[in-house]
Amino acid sequence: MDTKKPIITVKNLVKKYDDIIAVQGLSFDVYENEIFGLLGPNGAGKTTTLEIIETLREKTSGEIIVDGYSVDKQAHQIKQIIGVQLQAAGYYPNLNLIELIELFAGLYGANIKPMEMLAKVNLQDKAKSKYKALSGGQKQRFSIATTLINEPKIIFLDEPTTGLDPQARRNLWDLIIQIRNNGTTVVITTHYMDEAEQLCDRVAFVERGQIIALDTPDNLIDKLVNSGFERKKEVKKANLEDVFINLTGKEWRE
Ligand SMILES: Nc1ncnc2c1ncn2[C@@H]1O[C@H](COP(=O)(O)OP(=O)(O)OP(=O)(O)O)[C@@H](O)[C@H]1O
Repeated sequence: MDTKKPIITVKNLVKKYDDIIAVQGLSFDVYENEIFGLLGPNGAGKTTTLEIIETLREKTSGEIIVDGYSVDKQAHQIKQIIGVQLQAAGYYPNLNLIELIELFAGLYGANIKPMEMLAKVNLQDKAKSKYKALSGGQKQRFSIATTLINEPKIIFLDEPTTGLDPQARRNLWDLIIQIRNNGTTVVITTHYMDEAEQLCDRVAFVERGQIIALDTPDNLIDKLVNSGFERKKEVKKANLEDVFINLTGKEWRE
């Protein structure tokens, strides 16, 4: 990361659902061209925060600026520069992958070559397949391809690797890193700490709608270690996931 220019600024974000306060005064910046992770337990307010930044959900109060645009007054401009994963229900069952990409490109008015989009996520071979015929990893890669159709400055990925096997997860990490290296800012939520450690330039821990820590994974780990923390058991040189990958290989499987 060369630059530390904020591309998203969230100030004192509050979201109330009737009597539940889901987000209680969150403030953070996401820097241009980083992979920023929102981590935290179920119900902490991560998805709510993402959806408000994506202009898909109303906030109760607070201020959000995305690439210079305010969510209050310039939601339309924000929608044009972001990429959001659709729920699977949005993929019309009778269309194949090429047709789905063409459909989304038409909706965005984007002039892209569908095969090139599929190649970006290594799904050229599945161009004529229907979405429901894809494996879990392929579905996630397709869904990430759809976020890239409008050549967005920022993409938002909500738990993109949940339910995937170790190879598929690692392949998806490579893809996400490649997207960041091509100049796109990535905001991601995950429950996997190994994933956050490998993938994210910085992470924010959200707990009960508040940020309780925000830094690079290395700094957060160093801070814990410097406070005297020690793991109970000696760290093994490999873990069971390493065994899995070593036995079954790293190549694209599905
Ligand atoms: N549409 C809604 N109506 C009412 N309450 C909601 C709604 N959406 C979320 N909530 C509540 O807001 C809180 C935060 O939910 P949110 O989905 O943002 O958390 P999360 O951190 O994304 O959780 P997870 O890790 O499980 O996805 C939870 O208490 C949830 O029950």
